[in-house]
Amino acid sequence: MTVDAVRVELGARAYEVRIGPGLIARAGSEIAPLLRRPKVAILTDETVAGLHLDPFRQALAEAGIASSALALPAGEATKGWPQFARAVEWLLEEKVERRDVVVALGGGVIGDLAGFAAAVLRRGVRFVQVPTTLLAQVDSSVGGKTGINTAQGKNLVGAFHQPSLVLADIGVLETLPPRDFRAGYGEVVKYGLLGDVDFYEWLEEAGPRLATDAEARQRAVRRSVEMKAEIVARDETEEGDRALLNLGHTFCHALEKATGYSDRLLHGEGVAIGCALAFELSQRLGLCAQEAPSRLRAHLRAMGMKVDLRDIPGDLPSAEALLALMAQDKKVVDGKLRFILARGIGQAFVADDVPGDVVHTLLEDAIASR
Ligand SMILES: NC(=O)c1ccc[n+]([C@@H]2O[C@H](COP(=O)([O-])OP(=O)(O)OC[C@H]3O[C@@H](n4cnc5c(N)ncnc54)[C@H](O)[C@@H]3O)[C@@H](O)[C@H]2O)c1
Ligand SMILES: O=C(O)C(=O)C[C@@H](O)[C@H](O)[C@H](O)COP(=O)(O)O
Ligand SMILES: [Zn+2]
Repeated sequence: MTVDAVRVELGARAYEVRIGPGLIARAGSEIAPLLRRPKVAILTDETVAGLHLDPFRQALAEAGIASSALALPAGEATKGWPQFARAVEWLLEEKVERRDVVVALGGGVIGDLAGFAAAVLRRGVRFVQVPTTLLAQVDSSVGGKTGINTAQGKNLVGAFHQPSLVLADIGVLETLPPRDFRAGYGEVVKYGLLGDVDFYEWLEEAGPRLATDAEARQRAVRRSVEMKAEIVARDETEEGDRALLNLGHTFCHALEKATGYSDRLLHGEGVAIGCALAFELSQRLGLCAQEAPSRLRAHLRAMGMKVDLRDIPGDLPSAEALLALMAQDKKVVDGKLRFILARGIGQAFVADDVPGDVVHTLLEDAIASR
């Protein structure tokens, strides 16, 4: 299998996303052209460090690149102020200079946190994403949204800071636990749902074998990245169409906050539930036929995904409380919620004028069915 390259066309800040097997083993030669001196600082998490840090550092050493590494605790709870401060302090102690490169080796938590650290360190240093989860390969490593969660909500503090290079080694996904693989699939299916019905139909057939079939997995990563790169290139800072990538996320982020950014609900699981709710909302508003949400739910179930609020263990707040959490969403304009809705599979659009009572009833019904 060969390595695919997708370019994110952002003028002077354009970069490549390289996707394929064996990229960790050749990380040294991939990263070396970016370096002014042969030294990098790596941010990773403890689980990834145990599995992939030594081979990664070895590959850098073979190209004459020295490295130091900080491994943070694994999991979403890391993506907050305390570990962010720790990472920034460590980079300063390591004397990372303005012209150096920080490497994010890990899933979306590490990529978002390390990218934000790179954005603010000495007012901005370059960084390279080496995504090790399906979710990070198809979504979080591309597009430059970086940041952390706060007590008020998800991703509320951050910066747009594009990586200089993304190395998505599809081989590292072999060690990913099945639950994290399925969570990543939530973002993969999002791409088909938001804008490519052919991709969605291919996923209905190929989805179940992505974990075991490397060729199909590479195709899924490549198509997702192509779609994200195209959207980001035309709307880097989400003035318009980039919001399509937020399909399912208004619901998802409120549910993640309500479950305390814990193992009760992973981000990608929340995306799948959020997409199902967004299609249900679209149907209730008369925008799409019942066939669309029914077909989506059947596919998510066939993939072993969480689909309904009843799939989230433990208590959930009321519909009113969830709506209040949604008010922190970054898409809110003049205090009004905006949603990504759909006229059918592959036909999403940004809606500004969604009646609050319909959303409220939808949430009440979803909670009542638990
Ligand atoms: N910036 C963006 O555009 C964007 C897009 C989507 C999601 N996100 C963010 O990404 C985060 C979720 O990312 P995630 O799902 O990758 O979670 P994660 O980073 O927590 O990784 C999931 C788990 O997998 C482990 N892991 C990582 N790689 C592994 C491997 N190869 N083998 C074995 N275990 C491995 C991690 O240690 C962790 O326990 C959320 O915070 C979400 O908000 C950001
Ligand atoms: O890249 C984007 O734009 C996205 O919306 C991708 C999402 O999958 C991702 O979860 C993102 O972090 C959400 O962005 P936010 O602005 O709603 O925090
Ligand atoms: Zn997401």
